[in-house]
Amino acid sequence: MLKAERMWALGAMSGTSLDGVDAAMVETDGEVIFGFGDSTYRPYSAQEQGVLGRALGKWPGENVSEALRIVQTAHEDVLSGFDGAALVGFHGQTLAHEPRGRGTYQIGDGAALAEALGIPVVWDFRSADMELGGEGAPLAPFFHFACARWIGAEAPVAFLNLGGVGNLTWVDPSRRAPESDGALLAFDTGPANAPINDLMMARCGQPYDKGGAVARKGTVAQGALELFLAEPYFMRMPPKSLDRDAFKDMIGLVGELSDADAAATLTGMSAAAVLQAMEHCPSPPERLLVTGGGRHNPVLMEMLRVSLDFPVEPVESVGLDGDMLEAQAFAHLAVRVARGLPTSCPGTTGVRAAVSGGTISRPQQSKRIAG
Ligand SMILES: Nc1ncnc2c1ncn2[C@@H]1O[C@H](COP(=O)(O)OP(=O)(O)OP(=O)(O)O)[C@@H](O)[C@H]1O
Ligand SMILES: CC(=O)N[C@H]1[C@@H]2OC[C@@H](O2)[C@@H](O)[C@@H]1O[C@H](C)C(=O)O
Repeated sequence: MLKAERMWALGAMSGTSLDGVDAAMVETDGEVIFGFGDSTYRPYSAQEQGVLGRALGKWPGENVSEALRIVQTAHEDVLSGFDGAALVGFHGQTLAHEPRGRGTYQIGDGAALAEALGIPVVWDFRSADMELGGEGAPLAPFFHFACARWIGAEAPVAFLNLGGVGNLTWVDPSRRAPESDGALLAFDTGPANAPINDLMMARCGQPYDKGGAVARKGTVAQGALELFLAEPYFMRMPPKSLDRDAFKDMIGLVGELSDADAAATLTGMSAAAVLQAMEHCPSPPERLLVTGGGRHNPVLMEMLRVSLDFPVEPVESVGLDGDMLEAQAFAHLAVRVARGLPTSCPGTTGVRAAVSGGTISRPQQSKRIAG
C-alpha cells in the first residue's frame, strides 16, 4: 500500500453508448481531489461503433478480437497524448454485464497498455467486487463522495449519470469516508439514453435525439409508461445494476407509435425510472447534479425538474465537467487501488464488505512515451 501521496492520475472510460473514449487527468491522493487537469475525447468512427455494437453481449471465450483491437488502439492513441501521469485508470469497454449470472465483462488489456505507455495501469475494476457478492457496478460513487467534498457540500447531494444506462449516487458528505455506514447509496436507475438512441437509429438513421427535438414534438403514451414501470427492477431494493440492453424490449412498447410519440415515451420512461429511484434515497438530496450526455437533452431534464422539488442542475453548475466525470472517476479510483483503499462497499454495489478492486500492471520495459 502506498502512503497518502497526491499525484496526477489519468483515467479513461469507454461508455455503454459506444460513442468514444473519454480521458482526463485528476490530481488526487485517492481521498481528496486537489485539482482537475487536461481532458480529451476520441470518438469511435461509425465503422468502429458497428464492430463494438456487434460485440455487445459476448462473453470471454467468444471471438471479440476485432473489438478488442479497436478499444486497445483507441486508448493507446488517446492516452499517449498526455504528459505527467503517475498512474492510469483503464476501465475498458463493457460488453456484457449480468451481476446475478455470468458476471461482468470489460474488454481491454491493461498489461499491454502499461507496456505501450510506460506507466502503471490499473484495470479490471469490477471483478473483485463481484467475487465478494457485489453487483460490480456502479463504481463512480466513491469518486462522487470526493466530488461532494470538493464542491463543499455539507448536506446530502445526489449525482445522476444519464449515459446509456442511468445511475444515481446519493452522498452524505458529512460521513468520515465513502465506505462509512450511511455515506453512500448508489445503483442503476434504469435505461437512460440507450433505448432513445436505438429508436433514433432504427427509425430516423440518427445516433441520438439531439436536443430532444423529436421527443419534444410528441406525447408520452401513458399505457406504455405504466407497462414499463411495472417492471420488477424498479421495486427491487438497491444496490442493483443493469446491462446496457436489459431493457431492449421496451422499444417494442412504443412500436405502434409515431416517431415523435415513441421518442417522447422512451424519454418519459427514462425520467420515470429516475423518479422511482429517488424514492429509494435515505433522504431528499439538497440538489440533483446531472452528468453524462443526457443532461444535454432538455426534454429529459424538464421532465425531471417538473416532478422533483429540489434543484436539478447539470454538474457544471458546481464547476464539474459532466462529459469527463466517469473518466475522472477511474483516475481517482486507480489511486485508491494503488493505496489499497476500498473502491466499493455494501451501499454502492451490495458487496459483502468494502473491497479494493482493480489489478495493477506495471511496464516491464523502461520504454516511456509519455512524461
Ligand atoms: N445534445 C444532446 N441531446 C440529446 N442527447 C444527447 C446530447 N448529447 C448527448 N446526448 C446523449 O448522451 C449519450 C452519450 O452519453 P454518455 O457519453 O454519458 O454515455 P456513456 O458514458 O457512453 O454511457 P454510460 O455512462 O452508460 O457508460 C448520447 O448517446 C446521447 O444519447
Ligand atoms: C457494467 C458497466 O459498465 N456499467 C456502467 C454502465 O454505465 C452507467 C452504469 O451502467 C454504471 O453502472 C456503469 O458505469 C459507471 C461508470 C460506474 O461504474 O459508475
